[in-house]
Amino acid sequence: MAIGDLLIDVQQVAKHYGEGETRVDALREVNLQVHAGEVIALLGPSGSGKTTLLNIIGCIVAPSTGRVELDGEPVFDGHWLRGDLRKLRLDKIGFIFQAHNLLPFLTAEENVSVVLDLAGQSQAVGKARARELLDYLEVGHRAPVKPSHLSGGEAQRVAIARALANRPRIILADEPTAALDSKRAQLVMDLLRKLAAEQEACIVTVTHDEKIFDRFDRLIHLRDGRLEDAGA
Ligand SMILES: Nc1ncnc2c1ncn2[C@@H]1O[C@H](COP(=O)(O)OP(=O)(O)OP(=O)(O)O)[C@@H](O)[C@H]1O
Repeated sequence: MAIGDLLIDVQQVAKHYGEGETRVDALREVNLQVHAGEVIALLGPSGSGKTTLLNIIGCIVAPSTGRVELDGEPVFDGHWLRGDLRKLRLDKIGFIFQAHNLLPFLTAEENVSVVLDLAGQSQAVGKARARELLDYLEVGHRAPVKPSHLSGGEAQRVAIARALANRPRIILADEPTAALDSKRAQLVMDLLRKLAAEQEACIVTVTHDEKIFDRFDRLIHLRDGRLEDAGA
């Protein structure tokens, strides 16, 4: 695969929680580069630092030390370099969590268009984009339905549509297939791979789901806050 733009550049990032006797070193001098088109998995035992690393890339958790660049823009260097982190996340990052993260009182379409409302787009633009994405993900016919009436696979596609609404090039997913059977899990992963290729995005997924390991370009193992292997 041709290497695309460098979208995630994590340099010498460490993170500890607490101090003194209660100090936990969640990440120790982690370096990670992810390019456009790549779909990678973060693996490792419970407590190894996967969620912390995902949340640092997602600008939700501040590193203790190190540098982070996203899509060519330095965003953290000892401190956040942008005042408005919410806007930074809206501009650059799409988050896919497990399907139950959809807002229950909104329809499938509204769950997607709400992201564009937050970004200041008109309702008409939000609605059109939501329709386009739901159609692309083959759940357009479910647009008027509330999440409680969607199947697990449909709800996950809506969650993916929502993550993509703002055309982010960095897509972060936390256990995106945990609630799906093997066939659905592989379909979701194939869809994510297609999206990464077509939209020149990268996808970083925390997963324990062995049935999808063959769908990743790289499996990155964390142990005690260190990357064990960043190879293919
Ligand atoms: N907000 C916090 N305050 C204190 N300690 C934390 C906090 N968040 C995480 N930790 C600790 O940091 C370490 C790494 O946690 P993290 O959630 O990143 O691991 P993980 O690999 O995602 O685990 P899991 O697979 O169980 O979700 C753990 O020891 C955890 O207890």
